[in-house]
Amino acid sequence: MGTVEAANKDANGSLLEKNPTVVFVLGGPGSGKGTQCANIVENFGYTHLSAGDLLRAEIKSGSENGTMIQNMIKEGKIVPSEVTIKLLQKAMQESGNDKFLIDGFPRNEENRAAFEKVTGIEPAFVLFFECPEEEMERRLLSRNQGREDDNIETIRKRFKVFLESSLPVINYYDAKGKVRKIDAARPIEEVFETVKGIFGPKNEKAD
Ligand SMILES: Nc1ncnc2c1ncn2[C@@H]1O[C@H](COP(=O)(O)OP(=O)(O)O)[C@@H](O)[C@H]1O
Ligand SMILES: Nc1ccn([C@@H]2O[C@H](COP(=O)(O)OP(=O)(O)O)[C@@H](O)[C@H]2O)c(=O)n1
Repeated sequence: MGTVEAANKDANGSLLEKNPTVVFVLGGPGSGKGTQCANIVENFGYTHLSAGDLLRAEIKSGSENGTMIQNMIKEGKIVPSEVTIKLLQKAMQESGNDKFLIDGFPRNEENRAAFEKVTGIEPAFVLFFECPEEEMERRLLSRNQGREDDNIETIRKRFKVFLESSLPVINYYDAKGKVRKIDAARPIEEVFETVKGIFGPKNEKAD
């Protein structure tokens, strides 16, 4: 085994031995990633890991990175991969599952390349929720979760970061034939019907 591979194996321990299935869930802010992930978890037995939720929990935990993360989120900027990947790896280990929806990650090329290098994991496929900005803006302004970044000024910055940094990641996976694009501007139930078609009846949890 080469050195990089050996280091990855050490870092991931039993995780890599499980050869986990990872689906990246991407789309602009407010496109409905979290909403649809909750539905997928119920029906298909995945563990949902939201990079944004993990970062917000890290702020709340009083970690030494908390202030830096909080400032980046307020500005709609992308937190350094090192921080986010550590949180994702820990959550994957702790879940005990081997099927993951990784929501809101990778958000830029740095996120993507670092995750692949550190974990050695390639996504099975990438769900891309496509939604016009006007609709995403409406949804974010009425999300009512008390998020510091759901104000019009930060929302505009997040849209810019999405176009400039996150879309190239989606294009990267599209070139590999891994993107499953979904029209996310429709009602929640209709979007989920399309999502179900992608995960397929063979993957559905037996009751
Ligand atoms: N298809 C939809 N139609 C209308 N509102 C939606 C739809 N999907 C999600 N929402 C609402 O829009 C807001 C943003 O959705 P969320 O799942 O939090 O998006 P994301 O995780 O992509 O930021 C939430 O208030 C959610 O209830
Ligand atoms: N991979 C990630 C994901 C989120 N984030 C930060 O967390 C914020 C909120 O992300 P999120 O996925 O919870 O929410 P949405 O912007 O998709 O609605 C982003 O605007 C970034 O500041 C990050 O830095 N790196």
